[in-house]
Amino acid sequence: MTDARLDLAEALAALPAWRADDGPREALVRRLVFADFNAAFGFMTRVALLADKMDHHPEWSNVYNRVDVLLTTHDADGVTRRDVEMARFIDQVAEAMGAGA
Ligand SMILES: C[C@H](O)[C@H](O)[C@H]1CNC2=NC(N)=NC(=O)C2=N1
Repeated sequence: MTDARLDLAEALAALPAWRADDGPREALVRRLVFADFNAAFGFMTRVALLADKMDHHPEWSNVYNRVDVLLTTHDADGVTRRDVEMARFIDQVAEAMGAGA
């Protein structure tokens, strides 16, 4: 069953490092800046393992040391607890790897 869509403002209030995407979809976005490509790709590898386990995948792009992440749930047309869970994990990994914004 599809998770319920959460109120975006409420979800964002609990995730200070994230903001609402400017695009047409309700989505959480965060830019992360690492020391170098190696750290950025290491971060993506760790997140990819959880994404695979959760069957919930970030939309993201990487340029050298920068990773731009967008989280949304297609079936729910917005943000669900799965996006919030993923965002929290990303925050933990980013913190552990010394990422900036
Ligand atoms: C069929 C499969 O479970 C779905 O397409 C999943 C895969 N990964 C996903 N990832 C994200 N971020 N949102 C989704 O709605 C989504 N749906």
